[in-house]
Amino acid sequence: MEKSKPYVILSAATSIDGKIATVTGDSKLSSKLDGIRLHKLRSKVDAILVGKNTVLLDDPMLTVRHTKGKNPIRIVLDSKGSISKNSKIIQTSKKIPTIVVVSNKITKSNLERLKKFPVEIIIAGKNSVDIKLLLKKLSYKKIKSVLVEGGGTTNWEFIKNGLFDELIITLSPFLIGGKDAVSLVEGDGFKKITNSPILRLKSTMRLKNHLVLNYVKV
Ligand SMILES: NC(=O)c1ccc[n+]([C@@H]2O[C@H](COP(=O)([O-])OP(=O)(O)OC[C@H]3O[C@@H](n4cnc5c(N)ncnc54)[C@H](O)[C@@H]3O)[C@@H](O)[C@H]2O)c1
Ligand SMILES: Nc1nc(=O)c(N)c(NC[C@H](O)[C@H](O)[C@H](O)COP(=O)(O)O)[nH]1
Repeated sequence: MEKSKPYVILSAATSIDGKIATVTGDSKLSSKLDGIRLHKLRSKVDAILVGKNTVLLDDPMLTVRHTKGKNPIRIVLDSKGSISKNSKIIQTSKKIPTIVVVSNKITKSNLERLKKFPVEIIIAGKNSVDIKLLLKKLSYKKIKSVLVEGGGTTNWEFIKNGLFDELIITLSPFLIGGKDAVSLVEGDGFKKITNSPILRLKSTMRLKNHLVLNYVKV
């Protein structure tokens, strides 16, 4: 029987104070060594997923470059279908399979615009993307593992309903501060610590001054 959801790994690099970017959106926290580790992980998963703001601010490629291996399918959460034609993801989507996930809120004109790009469009959810439904749809497509690479809003959407299996955090030797700087987990947050998913520390790895923490959800 097909599983109802792929194995989901949340991945991020944080400062010691739990930020994933500065208030201006500067997010380069990983070291070269950590980048190689991340790309090895990317090469082992079926898909890699980010939210629209991360595409807007980082303009990522989401490919495997610092090691040998296959590129995962790229998935962008983009309720209104507003991803820029000039983003690296769209510019390379002819060669690297890419899925843009929109909600029913998308306008007809935005949907028509998206259809012109060489991407697959998945519609899931009323206003914003319904993550549970999306994971079900990805399972039907035989996607068995998804690496979620943020940002904070996307992380919250997976965490609030317990829709993840593993969390890999690179604790980077920086202190960023700023109440408006993006944290590892954004959204409304839990009201009580007892509402938080319970995590078991599976392993730690020191990469010079960076510390990679690998947790599994109990
Ligand atoms: N250090 C790191 O590991 C790391 C990783 C990723 C991103 N970042 C940083 O995080 C910042 C962006 O984070 P963010 O929280 O603003 O945005 P995000 O990247 O999580 O994107 C959120 C947006 O995605 C779209 N979306 C649609 N459906 C959604 C759903 N169900 N759940 C969540 N999003 C949905 C919405 O437009 C939403 O506003 C950037 O500055 C980026 O550099 C850092
Ligand atoms: N592990 C990790 N360390 C970081 O320092 C950082 N900024 C990210 N951020 C994840 C986010 O998805 C980024 O946009 C991509 O890491 C950029 O991906 P590319 O190199 O362009 O493929 N992730």
